[in-house]
Amino acid sequence: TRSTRPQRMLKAVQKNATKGNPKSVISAIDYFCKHSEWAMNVGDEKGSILDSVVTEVNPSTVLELGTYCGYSTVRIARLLSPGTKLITLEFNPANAAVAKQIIAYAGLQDKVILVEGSSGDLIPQMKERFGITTFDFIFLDHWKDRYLPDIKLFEECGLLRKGSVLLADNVICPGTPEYLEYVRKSPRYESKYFPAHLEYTKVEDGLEKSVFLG
Ligand SMILES: O=C(NCc1cccc(CNc2ccc3[nH]ncc3c2)c1)c1cc(-c2ccc(F)cc2)cc(O)c1O
Ligand SMILES: [Mg+2]
Repeated sequence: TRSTRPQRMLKAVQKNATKGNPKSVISAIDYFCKHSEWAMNVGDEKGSILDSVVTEVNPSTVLELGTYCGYSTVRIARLLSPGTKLITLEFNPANAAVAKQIIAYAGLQDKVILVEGSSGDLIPQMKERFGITTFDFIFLDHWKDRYLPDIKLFEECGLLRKGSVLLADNVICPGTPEYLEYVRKSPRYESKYFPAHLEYTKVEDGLEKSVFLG
């Protein structure tokens, strides 16, 4: 049967990247998406903004919602201090299987805990399953209609502390209007928009960085 796009992306990584070299894995995926097939990775332009926020926060506890093929997982994990792990949630088992292999090819498997399941089910389990008290950094890149219910879930589960940073992808395209309205209107968040473009295109998109004020 015909391969899937994530499987073809994995093949491109295995062919063009150097094992154990995260930068080469990132470049191989970006090349594949620019010259072979578009895919919904955060991409190089928004990825550079992601890098700068992760570097600024230098988080000890990290959660990613929406692993897909592991591109942003690799971008984040390569910047974490030794001993720090990131938890990434992926609903689609086929995506998770490819992501696991791409993360391992980058040599970052010891810095990543990939969990299969949905944010709505797993967020309430973070404390008991992973011994998390609060998250320093959260990257939202999953189903766009889940951003708002999930930020409310983080509040209800006491998973945010003064200074916790949430960075949301695709707030313009496909768009997350209810989430944007919430974080920009709420007195409990300090929000900032980083303009960019939809990965590998000229279409307007951007990232919203929201700091929880406690
Ligand atoms: O929709 C998007 N991404 C989310 C997504 C999408 C599909 C499957 C999953 C399955 N993974 C999943 C689901 C639910 C979950 N709950 N907890 C974890 C978890 C994990 C996730 C997206 C779309 C576009 C886009 C497409 C087309 C176009 F024209 C313009 C833009 C660009 C992006 O950058 C995007 O990020
Ligand atoms: Mg995205």
